[in-house]
Amino acid sequence: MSVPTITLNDQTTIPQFGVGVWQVPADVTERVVSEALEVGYRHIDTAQMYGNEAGVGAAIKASGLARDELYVTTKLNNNNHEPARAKASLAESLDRLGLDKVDLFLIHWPLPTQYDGDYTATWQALVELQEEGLATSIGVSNFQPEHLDTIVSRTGVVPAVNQIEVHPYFGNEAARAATLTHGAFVESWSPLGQGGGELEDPALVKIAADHGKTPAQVALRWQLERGDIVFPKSVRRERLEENFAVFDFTLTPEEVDAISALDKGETGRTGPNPDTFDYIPG
Ligand SMILES: NC(=O)C1=CN([C@@H]2O[C@H](COP(=O)(O)OP(=O)(O)OC[C@H]3O[C@@H](n4cnc5c(N)ncnc54)[C@H](OP(=O)(O)O)[C@@H]3O)[C@@H](O)[C@H]2O)C=CC1
Ligand SMILES: O=C(O)C(=O)[C@@H](O)[C@H](O)C(=O)CO
Repeated sequence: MSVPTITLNDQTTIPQFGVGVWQVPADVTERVVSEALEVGYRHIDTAQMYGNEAGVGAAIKASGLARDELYVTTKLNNNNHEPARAKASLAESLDRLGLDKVDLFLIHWPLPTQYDGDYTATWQALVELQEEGLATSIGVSNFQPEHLDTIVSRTGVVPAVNQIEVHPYFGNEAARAATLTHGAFVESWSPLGQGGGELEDPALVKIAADHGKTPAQVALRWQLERGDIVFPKSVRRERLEENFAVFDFTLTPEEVDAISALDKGETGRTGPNPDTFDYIPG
């Protein structure tokens, strides 16, 4: 089983599949990421907000893997948007991760900021961080179509990715379409719908039974076949293994369409709506 790579709009490559570590407690992160690396994962999605970058760094160090075998993403916290702070915060992240550069640095949320600026100034700071070699690729997260239009029209720089909520009950199709239209890739967050009831949806259960797979594996496979980048989270080794075992089967176009049709629109969201989310850490 091998994980496909995708070539981004900056001509760098990213493994299409990885592991996410939101809500992985700091004191178990090294164990979880170490187990993921043992299973075969090479792409790790963390964030300043998650408070577990140091655990990710410890697992990377303990793995003995060469740096170019790994793909590490972190994200700018909502209280770090001011450009000088954004730059200082990436230096702090690199220190916690034990790395000289991240592979991908994202603006986590398109928030109004605590300083007299906006997320376009923040985006320009990320452009400079990429030019300085501290982030190989740069992108955004939770950007709605109008947020994407704003940064692209004002800076001329298209993000490599837009990381947005996507799972069978929430296709997020407008944001997804805008991302692809700009020439960026979609990274699907909460690809399992946070492990909720949709994994018991009869359509998913039937398709899974037809393939001898689990509903979670089918949900992940659906996203891979739609071309998105995916990183489910689990703190359990058996689920890390289950989620990784999605490269030995394919869905038919009809099955992909049937899963896409499960979209419940806004009622399918599990996380905050970027139009109203305004959390700034204290
Ligand atoms: N940019 C953003 O704003 C956001 C980014 N993300 C990123 O996306 C990643 C994934 O999203 P996340 O919200 O964690 O949720 P996921 O959709 O990956 O679901 C994780 C939940 O599902 C459970 N689970 C994992 N595997 C299985 C399985 N095979 N069968 C049944 N249940 C399972 C987990 O429990 P257990 O751990 O007990 O196995 C956990 O409760 C995050 O970790 C983070 O990296 C997420 C949210 C927002
Ligand atoms: O996981 C993330 O990346 C998030 O941004 C979420 O934690 C988000 O902040 C949230 O769901 C808050 O309830």
